[in-house]
Amino acid sequence: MIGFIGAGNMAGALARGWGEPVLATDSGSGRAAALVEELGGETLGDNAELVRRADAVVLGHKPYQLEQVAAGVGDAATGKTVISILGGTSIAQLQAAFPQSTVIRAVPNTPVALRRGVTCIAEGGEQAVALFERVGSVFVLPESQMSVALATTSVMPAYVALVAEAAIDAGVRGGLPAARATEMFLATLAGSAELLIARGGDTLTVRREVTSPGGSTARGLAALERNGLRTAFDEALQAVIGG
Ligand SMILES: NC(=O)C1=CN([C@@H]2O[C@H](COP(=O)(O)OP(=O)(O)OC[C@H]3O[C@@H](n4cnc5c(N)ncnc54)[C@H](O)[C@@H]3O)[C@@H](O)[C@H]2O)C=CC1
Ligand SMILES: O=C(O)[C@@H]1CCC=N1
Repeated sequence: MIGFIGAGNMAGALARGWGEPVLATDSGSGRAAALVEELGGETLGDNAELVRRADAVVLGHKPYQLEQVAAGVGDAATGKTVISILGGTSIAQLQAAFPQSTVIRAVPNTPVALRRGVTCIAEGGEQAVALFERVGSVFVLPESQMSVALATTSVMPAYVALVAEAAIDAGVRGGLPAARATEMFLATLAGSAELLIARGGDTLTVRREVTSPGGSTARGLAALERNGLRTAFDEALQAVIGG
């Protein structure tokens, strides 16, 4: 069984995507018990026991808790595979915390819960590729690219939710009922993503196919550019990787 130290949002999404019984701990929140209730397995009161009993361990707590968690696990981690999903935490930091373990650095996103996630794995962690492929697409990257990976994939469900909110609110201001605007936008979002994929990621072609010279789309795109859409994404990336 996979053991989850921390059974919060991201660990829970992975566990639901994998869809198998788990071993899980939390810090008293009750979320480990809720996850076990849903998927089967066992809640444990002690991270060392969890590590001893798990086939592989996923670190699903917050990054700043690494040293405290590793100290609690101690020698139980000897010879174990420890998969970290901790944002901004290097392989060197993980290896220092778990010197007797095989450590793997992975950056997933929450759509893994639906098996439509993206997980980036730092080079050296290839043994975890098959596991994460069960819950979506996997990209193996040099470790130097992992922060940018997090800033473009892990955070993206939240960005897309914000973009959706903004577009739906604009539709409501234009006179659409909110529920109808939501349904229409989400269908458009899904279809547009499929179209971009079908066009092999050729964003310019997709834009040109929609944009009549001097027409409505050209006016809308110009307004988005004037209001700093590209700068907003660029600054968001800098904000994320800057910590
Ligand atoms: N939420 C997301 O979309 C993503 C999160 N991550 C990473 O996943 C990790 C968890 O983030 P979230 O799930 O969002 O946070 P969360 O707050 O939902 O979950 C963290 C969990 O860790 C547990 N915990 C704290 N101390 C513990 C301890 N000593 N022993 C066992 N469990 C303990 C807490 O009870 C909590 O349930 C973070 O390191 C974050 O950087 C990475 C990619 C995406
Ligand atoms: O917000 C966070 O810190 C985490 C890391 C990426 C997504 N959620």
